Amino acid sequence: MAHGTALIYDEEMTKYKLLWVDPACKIEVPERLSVSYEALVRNGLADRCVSIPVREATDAEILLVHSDEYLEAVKKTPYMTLEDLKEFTLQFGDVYFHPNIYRCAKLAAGSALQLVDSVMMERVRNGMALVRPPGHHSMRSAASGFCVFNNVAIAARYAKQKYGVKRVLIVDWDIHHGQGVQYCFEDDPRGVFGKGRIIFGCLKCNILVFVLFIFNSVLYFSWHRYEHQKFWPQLRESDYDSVGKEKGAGFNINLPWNQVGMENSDYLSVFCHVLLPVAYEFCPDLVLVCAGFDSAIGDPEGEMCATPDIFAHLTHLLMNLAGGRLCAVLEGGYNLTSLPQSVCQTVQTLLGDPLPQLANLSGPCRSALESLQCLRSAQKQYWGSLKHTASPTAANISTKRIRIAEGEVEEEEKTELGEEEKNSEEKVWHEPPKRPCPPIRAASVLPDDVACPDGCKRITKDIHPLVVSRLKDHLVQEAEDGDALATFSTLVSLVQKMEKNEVGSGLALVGDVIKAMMCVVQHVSPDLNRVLVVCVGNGKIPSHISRDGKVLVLQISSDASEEQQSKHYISVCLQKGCCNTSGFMQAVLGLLLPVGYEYNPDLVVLVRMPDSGVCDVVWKQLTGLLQSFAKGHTLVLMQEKENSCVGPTASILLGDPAPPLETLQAPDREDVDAVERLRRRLQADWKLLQTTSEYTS
Ligand SMILES: NCCCNCCCCCC(O)(O)C(F)(F)F
Ligand SMILES: [Zn+2]
Repeated sequence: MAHGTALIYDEEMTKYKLLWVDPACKIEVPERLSVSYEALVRNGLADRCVSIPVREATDAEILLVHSDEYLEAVKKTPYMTLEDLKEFTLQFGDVYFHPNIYRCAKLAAGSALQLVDSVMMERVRNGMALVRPPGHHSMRSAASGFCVFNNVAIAARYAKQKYGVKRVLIVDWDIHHGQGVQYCFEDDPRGVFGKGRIIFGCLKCNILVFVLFIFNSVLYFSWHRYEHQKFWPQLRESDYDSVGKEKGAGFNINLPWNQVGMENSDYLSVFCHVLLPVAYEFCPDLVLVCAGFDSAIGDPEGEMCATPDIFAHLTHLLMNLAGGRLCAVLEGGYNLTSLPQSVCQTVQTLLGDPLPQLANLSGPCRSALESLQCLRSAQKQYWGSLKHTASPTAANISTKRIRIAEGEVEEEEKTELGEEEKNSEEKVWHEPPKRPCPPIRAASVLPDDVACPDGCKRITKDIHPLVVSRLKDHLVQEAEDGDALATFSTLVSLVQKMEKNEVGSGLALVGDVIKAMMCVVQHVSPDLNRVLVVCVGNGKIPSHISRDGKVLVLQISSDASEEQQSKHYISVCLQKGCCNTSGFMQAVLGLLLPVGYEYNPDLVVLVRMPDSGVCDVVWKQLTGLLQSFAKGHTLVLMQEKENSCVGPTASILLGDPAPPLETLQAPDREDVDAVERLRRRLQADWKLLQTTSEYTS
């Protein structure tokens, strides 16, 4: 199991800048890189990383993506006069050259390759490359948007060629569309090793089996400011209906933001309702992130309102894929305050530190919902997890780009703010919270004959008089059973340690998981405002538990609970129960994550019901994803005889990545319908469950 986070940076990449007047390029300054690195040093994060040296990408590596003539032309720029450089620059858009930019562009691409090597050779688990110039706009034979070589596209091709990586997921959270990446892979997979769509027609039983074989492929996901094609680079092919070409169809996913001011809720909605379901189905072997931070609040280019701590969560959600193999490569980011904060949030998550709580998430805004719905319906034919998406009716989808093009609507004068007006609207946001690591990362309460996993701290059972007296009047029948009392009072004291952040998370083997859960829930201290209880498997949870909203119960099982559902008592019934991986993951990603984020609990209690049937990898994925909430304070309760689950659960609580699920088959129709029905019903209560705009007022 690889450990450690690589950090790749070299001050050489700060040694080029704009040498003439060009308003379009003046934001791309060397300080972007130096303030980011200095923040990592100042916050003690650089020292915790494995420092990997930069290197120059070779010609052969650059030629994985770029043409020979382009490379030869760029090679001449170090010897150009200022006039020649200006002249050379004119053939491209919104980019500038400098005598030292070729060297820096080779270092930037080489840094991405060093990162891929470190992760694929398992010298580290994941890592980040702080580079300049960025890459995602540069094309086969053209520089564009401050980019010279396409660092991440080269890294993807390199990983496939050198390590035989089959499936690479590229997530581009920069606020601009990485058209260079899209062009590079849009007809990927190439040639015979395509995403073979093999249709078996069995005439006799007239059953068409539509089997999607995903061999070798690169899946590119990008969200980007678009404003109905009004925002740079103003490309028609940046819209949601660019899904990839021929065999590459379904492997290009564009989420256009048609308004500015998008917030954390909008970003999380897109992750939960599009990116993560597709990414789990795709089952990548490696995740590359075009980590641009101009999508953060305060950035003059993005003009969005998502706060730097959102990147802690976006990173964590992606770390549960590909066995944690994640390479983040810096792209954009122009606000010299939110950029370093966002970089620190990202690196701190890569290092495994507890996540910050995201406060007052509401639902996605109407514009985001329209984009979300358009994208889901454009992609549903390619992805089982999206198959049952409602098709947008013209009524609730203003594909304004088309209507503008058809002259249907007068495009309102775009209130283009001049540079000075933009800056006059200074955005302010809270400094991201400290994310201290608790002295005990994971604690366990186990029967004496069960070994405590390495790294875990055993809490010896003892009777806490104060706690017992409070317990007694609740659990009368246990009063005589000393061992149960000891267990329960130890659990309550364990939760108290979590509240004080002395302990991160805990796991316990108990005689009766439901009683133990009830006891914990009833005895958490009053300043624990909200407890999320996730129950996996069949079993009766007393519904009075979720009384005043202080407790939210979400149960995933195979028996339709006769209990009436309520806002705080949600039971998901899967036909095949919890052993059906794709149905289970559909419920986790499309229901549990959005509701969990909106509820924002201070404690998570994960209950593995007896004979839940849930398989190990799914259990580990769920345990890993639940670390998103409550600063990682998760208490896992399992039945005494489930000793074999102790080790795997502990490894996740200690920060090990969950192993990748196999390529998910399309979820069963009934399960998707069940989740969809429940989502539709609950979205009135939980706004983050919305995926279509007809429900917004
Ligand atoms: N108001 C100035 C107009 C600027 N138009 C060009 C924007 C380029 C964005 C580059 C980037 O941020 O996407 C990268 F990640 F590549 F650096
Ligand atoms: Zn950008």
